[in-house]
Amino acid sequence: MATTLSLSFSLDPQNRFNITTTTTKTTRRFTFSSLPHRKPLIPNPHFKLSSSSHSQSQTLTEPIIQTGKFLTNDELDKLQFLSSFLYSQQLESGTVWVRVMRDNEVDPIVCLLADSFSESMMFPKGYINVLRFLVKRYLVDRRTSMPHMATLVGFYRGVVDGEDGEMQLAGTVEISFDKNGANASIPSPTPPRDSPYICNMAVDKSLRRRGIGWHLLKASEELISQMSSLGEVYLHCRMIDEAPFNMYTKADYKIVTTDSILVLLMLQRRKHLMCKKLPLISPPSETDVSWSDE
Ligand SMILES: CC(=O)SCCNC(=O)CCNC(=O)[C@H](O)C(C)(C)COP(=O)(O)OP(=O)(O)OC[C@H]1O[C@@H](n2cnc3c(N)ncnc32)[C@H](O)[C@@H]1OP(=O)(O)O
Repeated sequence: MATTLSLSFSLDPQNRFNITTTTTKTTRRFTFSSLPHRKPLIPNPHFKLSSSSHSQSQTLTEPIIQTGKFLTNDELDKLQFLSSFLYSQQLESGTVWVRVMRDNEVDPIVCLLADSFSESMMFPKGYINVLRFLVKRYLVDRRTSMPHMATLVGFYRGVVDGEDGEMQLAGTVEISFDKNGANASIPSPTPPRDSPYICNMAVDKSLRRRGIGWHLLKASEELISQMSSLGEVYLHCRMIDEAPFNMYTKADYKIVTTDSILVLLMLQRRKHLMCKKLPLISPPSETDVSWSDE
């Protein structure tokens, strides 16, 4: 018997483009995202900051991040959740906000990361533009793996003489939530490929030692607890890097294993693989979300 195929197209209220294929034997629905682009550079300063951390929905219907790839319904829901994630914390010297990087923030994050890499690798200053070029290619490429990974951005607003200062882009960190978001070339000692992993954390040099790195880490852990059911997170820390090592130890990360001394022969620094057990939190439903945007 001949098989007939019919196609129907629709746009749902969440701006998803649905194609339904019906044959005499099966009906299949494919959903593709056609996401509008919105781009506020910084968190809305009118957000309620009453709780220490929370996820907020900016618009409950549209993800504001584009991956340039076709996504399943589950991936679209996760992307929507990532779009609305916002962590905030009052510090002694100001306020820190953490959320997922938007397209228009790639360039400032590239500069921040390239400066941090050149500092830790002791790169000659003359190569900074090459480093920025490579970091930009990396960041743009990694974004296509969302929602299996996310690059977070930290913003900081200090208080000077009782007055609020300027909101500044202060730091960044990358998280992969599962093996689909895992980096192709993870350094040794290798963590389990399916486990959440934190890397590329950096805070602007002029803003260090105010608690921003700590809250980038707390925001990452909070997001991982909501995006992954494995209840653990891994990261690498070079043995010579005292500041991050102290931070991860203070945050209860434990050394799982350490690079063999032989990596020195490959002109690499020895690294610890560290792990922390995390509590599991289910993502809040839209009705749990409260926010104020005047
Ligand atoms: C998984 C990875 O990404 S590893 C790579 C980490 N990144 C880097 O090393 C890049 C260069 N360094 C940085 O950008 C910053 O120093 C970071 C991200 C490590 C820390 O950011 P900061 O905002 O300065 O850290 P923050 O002020 O929140 O300090 C948190 C804790 O870290 C530790 N710490 C931070 N800086 C230092 C330091 N200079 N010396 C010793 N301990 C330090 C302390 O335990 C501190 O807690 P405390 O203030 O109660 O003593």
